[in-house]
Amino acid sequence: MSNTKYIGYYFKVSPLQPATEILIAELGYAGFESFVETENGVNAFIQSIDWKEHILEGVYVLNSGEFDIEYTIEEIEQINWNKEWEKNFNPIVVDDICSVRAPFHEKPNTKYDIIIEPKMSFGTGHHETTHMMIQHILKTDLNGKTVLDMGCGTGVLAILAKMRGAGPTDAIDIDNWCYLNTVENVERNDCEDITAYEGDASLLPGKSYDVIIANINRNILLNDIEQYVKSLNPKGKLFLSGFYKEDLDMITEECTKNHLNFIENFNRNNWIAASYELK
Ligand SMILES: C[S@@+](CC[C@H](N)C(=O)[O-])C[C@H]1O[C@@H](n2cnc3c(N)ncnc32)[C@H](O)[C@@H]1O
Repeated sequence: MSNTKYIGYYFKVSPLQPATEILIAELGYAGFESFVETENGVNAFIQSIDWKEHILEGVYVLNSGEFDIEYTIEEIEQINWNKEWEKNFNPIVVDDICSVRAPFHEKPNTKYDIIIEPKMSFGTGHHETTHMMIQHILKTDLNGKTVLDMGCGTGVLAILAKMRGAGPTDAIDIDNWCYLNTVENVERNDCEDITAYEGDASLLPGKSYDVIIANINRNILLNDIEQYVKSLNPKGKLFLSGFYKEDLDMITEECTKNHLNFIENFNRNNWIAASYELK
C-alpha cells in the first residue's frame, strides 16, 4: 500500500489571468505535481517527499505587485481526484476523435470514448502531457503491437492503445491507488488483455514491447530510459512526457546515448511529449 502524502496549496488569484497561468508554470518548475483550476484560482499539490521549506521561493508571481494572490496550505493523506474532478470537470476531446469523460457524462460522438473514474490517480486527459500522449497514440499504427504504459495513472493511455488495436498491453504504476484504479478502468472500458502491475522499471527485465509510453517526470525518465530501451523490440518506439521544453535536449541526449532516434515532439503550455525510435 502506498503511503503517498500530499501537501495541498489552495490559491486565490485576482485578477485570474494571466496570473493563474504564470502561477501554474512557476509552481511546476518548483516541483508541484498536479493542478486543479478552480473558479477563484488553482489548487496545487506536491508529494510530501518532494516538498522543501521555501518551496515557493522561485514563484515570483507571488511577489508581483500586479496581482493579488493568497493561499492556504493543507496536508492530505490521499487526494480524492474524483471529488476534485467532479467539482471542476468537463469531458475532454482530443483531435475530434478521442474523448475522456466520467461515467456521469453524456456519451459523446467520438470514435474512441474512454470512461475514467480517476479517484486518486492522475490521467483524466486534462493535463497537457496526457493530452499530447493521446495525440501520439492516435498518430501511431498500433495494430497487434505489444505496448507498455509506464506510470499508467488511471490507465487511460493503455486503454486507448488497446482501443487502437494494440496486442497484449501492460500498465505499470508505482502507486497502489493508480494500480487499483487502472484495473477498474480497464474493466469499465471492456478492454481485454491489459495487465496492470504495481511497481517500476525494476519489473522490466525479461519483458519486451514494440511501443513503450512513459508519462512520468524528467528525473525518473532520465534514470529509466536505459531500462526502457533494453525492453524495446527492434524498431520499437518510445513516447516520453512529463517534462518541460527546457528539458527536451537533456532527454533526447539520454535517448541518443541509448540508440534511439528522435522522431518529433508536441508542445503545450511549455510541456513536451516526444517520440523516439530504436535505430
Ligand atoms: C504524470 S502521471 C501520468 C499518468 C497517465 N499515464 C497519464 O498520461 O495521464 C505519472 C504517473 O507515474 C507514476 N510513477 C511515478 N514514478 C514512477 C516510477 N518510477 N515508475 C512507474 N510509475 C511511476 C505516478 O504514480 C503517476 O501515476
